[in-house]
Amino acid sequence: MTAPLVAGIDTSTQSVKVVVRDAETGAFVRSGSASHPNATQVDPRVWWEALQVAVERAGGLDGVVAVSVGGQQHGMVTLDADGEPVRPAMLWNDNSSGRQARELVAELGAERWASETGTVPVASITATKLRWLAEHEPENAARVAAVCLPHDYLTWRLRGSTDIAELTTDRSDASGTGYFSGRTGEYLPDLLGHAFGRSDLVLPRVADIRESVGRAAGLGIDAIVGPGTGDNAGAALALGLGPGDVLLSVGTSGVVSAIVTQQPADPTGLVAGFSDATGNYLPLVATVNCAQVLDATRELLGVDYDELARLALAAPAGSNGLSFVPYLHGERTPNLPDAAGAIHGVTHASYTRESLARAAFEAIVCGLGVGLDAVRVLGLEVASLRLVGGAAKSPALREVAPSVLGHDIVLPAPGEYVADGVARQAAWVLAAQTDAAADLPAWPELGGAPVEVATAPSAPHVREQYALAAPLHLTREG
Ligand SMILES: Nc1ncnc2c1ncn2[C@@H]1O[C@H](COP(=O)(O)OP(=O)(O)O)[C@@H](O)[C@H]1O
Ligand SMILES: O=C(CO)[C@@H](O)[C@H](O)COP(=O)(O)O
Repeated sequence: MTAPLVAGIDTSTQSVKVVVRDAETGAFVRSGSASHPNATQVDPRVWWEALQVAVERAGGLDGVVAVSVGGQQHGMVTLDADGEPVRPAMLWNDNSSGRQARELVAELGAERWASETGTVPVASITATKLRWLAEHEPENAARVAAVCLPHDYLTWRLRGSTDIAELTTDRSDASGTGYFSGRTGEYLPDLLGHAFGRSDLVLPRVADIRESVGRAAGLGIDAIVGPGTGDNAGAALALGLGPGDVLLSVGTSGVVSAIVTQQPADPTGLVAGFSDATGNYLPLVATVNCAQVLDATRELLGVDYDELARLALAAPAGSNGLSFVPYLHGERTPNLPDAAGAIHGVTHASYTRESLARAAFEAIVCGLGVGLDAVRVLGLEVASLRLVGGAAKSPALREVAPSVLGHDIVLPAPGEYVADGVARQAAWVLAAQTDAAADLPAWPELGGAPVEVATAPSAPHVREQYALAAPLHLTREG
């Protein structure tokens, strides 16, 4: 008899990834992926089409009996009464609503946002996008009957539903909307109404952490569907983070996150107090300029990833004094949605391809360093650092990160940890069909190859140099 299989889907910023694993052991079976448009506003129907391609590339979902979806957080997906998108989804990295975020904080106070939702809104947070919509597109705003997140939309399509009353979400993703309390597990209609001007919207029902929310009729397979997660909570599920284990994710976003048992409330707004996918909390700091800084530098230099890494490693720590302030898309941490970046420290010695390549890596790691400092200030004792995400494949990042952060870094085998995490959730939901209190399956084989530890001589001068350079940037007209 063939073992039951489960699938995890990560609808991320740049692509969708599908991973199929053995439900009992977690052994890898097959995978596929497909690209998303390179934009910060995307028609959500395109994600559904990309998913079909990724499933085909994964060799189909035959044998899969449970599936869950994880996804980029915060994106505002607006649906009309018939379940059709009102406009393209505004993604987490669309900074248009920077002014609305500032206004929402000024109107209610950072303390209230932090204590009620765990998070002081920045442009990434869904509530600020709703405020932007109400102001800029009142006709579209009037047509909005339901608002949901990218993973909610795909879960709903996967179930073959067209009824907005059947939308579901989970606590981890709901906690990034700006109108949900992770502590009570309930929406906060007052905050939704305050942001959008009305609160009579259909919001996805927040499913239990191991609930089957339906069957995967939309994909034509006989499988149950789990509640899914926000992407960072999904990666935490895959890696089974323990106390003090800090996750560094280097995808489109640069993310520092960890699991704690009490909801953090940081009125400075640096640390978002999100929920995780098990009943705990996920303090998180995110930058919007991470792997794409490497892409832009690679394109400018006309090289591939291997050559970019070779160039970077040919320059010394500190890039001969060159500092790259990488605000290519504004920035979220620090909260500078209208900033444009800069390159400082240009001398004859530093104005080289090697220095520029290394400065790009150092810039994104310095961004993670700011996040790490912020979670430490909240009282987190850092026991270990794990590096995942697309750019973690780069040998340059594997050397620059421990050097700049002054800490060894655990390198799990390269993989799709968000998709793996939601596949593990799907196995959990499957187990809960026969034992309602089932534990998260152990999945000893997740991760495959043994982990490596990256070490490098500590280079504290890189962060010192970056800290002097970073405040020297321009602000674009918002
Ligand atoms: N070998 C590599 N070196 C550096 N960056 C890489 C490499 N391979 C992939 N990437 C980066 O990974 C990013 C995609 O990572 P991923 O975690 O899938 O992003 P997201 O989850 O935001 O869609 C791309 O921007 C790409 O630049
Ligand atoms: O906004 C956040 C977290 O708050 C981002 O982490 C998004 O969830 C996107 O993740 P990637 O696509 O960069 O992995």
